[in-house]
Amino acid sequence: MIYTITLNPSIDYIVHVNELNLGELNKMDNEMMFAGGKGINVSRLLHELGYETTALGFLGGFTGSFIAETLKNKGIRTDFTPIQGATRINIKLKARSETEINGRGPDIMPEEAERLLQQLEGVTSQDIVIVSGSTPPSLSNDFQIRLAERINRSGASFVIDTTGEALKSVLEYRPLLVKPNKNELAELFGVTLNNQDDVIYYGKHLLKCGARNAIVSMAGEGALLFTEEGIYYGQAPRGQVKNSVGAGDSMIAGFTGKLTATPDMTEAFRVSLAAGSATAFSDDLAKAADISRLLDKVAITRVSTSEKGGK
Ligand SMILES: Nc1ncnc2c1ncn2[C@@H]1O[C@H](COP(=O)(O)OP(=O)(O)OP(=O)(O)O)[C@@H](O)[C@H]1O
Ligand SMILES: O=P(O)(O)OC[C@@]1(O)O[C@H](CO)[C@@H](O)[C@@H]1O
Repeated sequence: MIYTITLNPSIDYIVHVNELNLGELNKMDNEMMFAGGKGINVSRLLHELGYETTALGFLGGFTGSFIAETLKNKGIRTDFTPIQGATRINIKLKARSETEINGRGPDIMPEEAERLLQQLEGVTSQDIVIVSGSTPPSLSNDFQIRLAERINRSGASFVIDTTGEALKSVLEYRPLLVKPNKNELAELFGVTLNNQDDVIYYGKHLLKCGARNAIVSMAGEGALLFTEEGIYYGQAPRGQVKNSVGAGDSMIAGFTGKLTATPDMTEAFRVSLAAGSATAFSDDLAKAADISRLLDKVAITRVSTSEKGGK
C-alpha cells in the first residue's frame, strides 16, 4: 500500500480570466474546483495509474467534506483525521501567467495531531508513506520529524515533498525520495543556482545529507535524478501547458508507483517525467493514457562525471 499524508489539504479553485486588471472588477471566463493538496494529488494519480493507495491527512469544515466526497466518488481509499478547523481554499489564477494564492491552513489541535500519528500504527515494512506539502502553522516544528520517526520504526519507506527547514530536518531519516523543484533547492541551501552545474552540486548534497534518491524538477526544462549509482537528466516533452498545478505531485506518484513494480530507477524516472508533463498539459491531473502517450517522448541521459558539478 502507498499511503499519502497531506497535513494541509486544499480545495484548488482554478480561475481563468482573459485579462487581469488589478484594482478593477474582473469577470471569470471559467472556474473549476479540485480536491487538492500535494499528497491528495499523489493519491489521485496513483489511483489513476492503478496502484493501491490510501490518502491520510487533516480534513475539516465544508471544504473538507467536499474533498472527502470527491475522493469517495472517484473510488479512492481515504482515512482522514477529522479536525475542528476548516480545510483551506487555494486560488490558482490563470491569466497570461499563473498566479497562486495559497491559504495558511487551519489550526490543528494537539489531540488531532496525536490522532494522525496513531493512525500510522497499521503501516508495515511492505508499505510506502509519502508525506507531501506544507504544514499548517499551528503544528509544532518537529511534527515532520515525529512522522519520519514513526514511519521508520514501522520499517516502511518514506518519501517527503516539503520545503525549507522541515525538509532539511528529515533528510537524516533517509527518505527514499525527496523532490524539491529548482527554487526550493536554492532556498533549502540559501544559494542562487545559476546553471545546471550548480543544480547538480546541490542535488548531490541532498544525498550527502541523507536522501537515498532525489529528483530536482525544473518545470519545462525537465528534471535531474540523483541516485547512489548515478545522476540522470530527463528532458520534459514539449506541449501546451494548461495547468501545471500538481505536476510535481504527478512526478512523485509516477516515480513511486513504478518503483513498486521495478527496481529500475531510470524507468521510474521516465514515468515520473511523463506524468509531470502530462499533468502540465491537462486542466486537471493527467489521465493514464496521456502519460503512456508521453513515455517515449522522454529522453533520459546519464550525466557524465565531468558534468557533475565541482564546487
Ligand atoms: N512547461 C512544461 N512543459 C513540459 N513539462 C512540464 C512543464 N512544467 C512542468 N512540467 C513537468 O512537470 C515536472 C514538474 O514540474 P515543476 O518543476 O514545475 O514541479 P513543481 O514546482 O513541484 O510543481 P507543482 O508545485 O506545481 O506541483 C517537470 O519536471 C516536467 O516534467
Ligand atoms: O501549500 P502547499 O501544501 O505547499 O501546496 C499546496 C498546493 O499548491 O500544492 C498542490 C500542487 O502541488 C495544490 O493542489 C495545492 O494547492
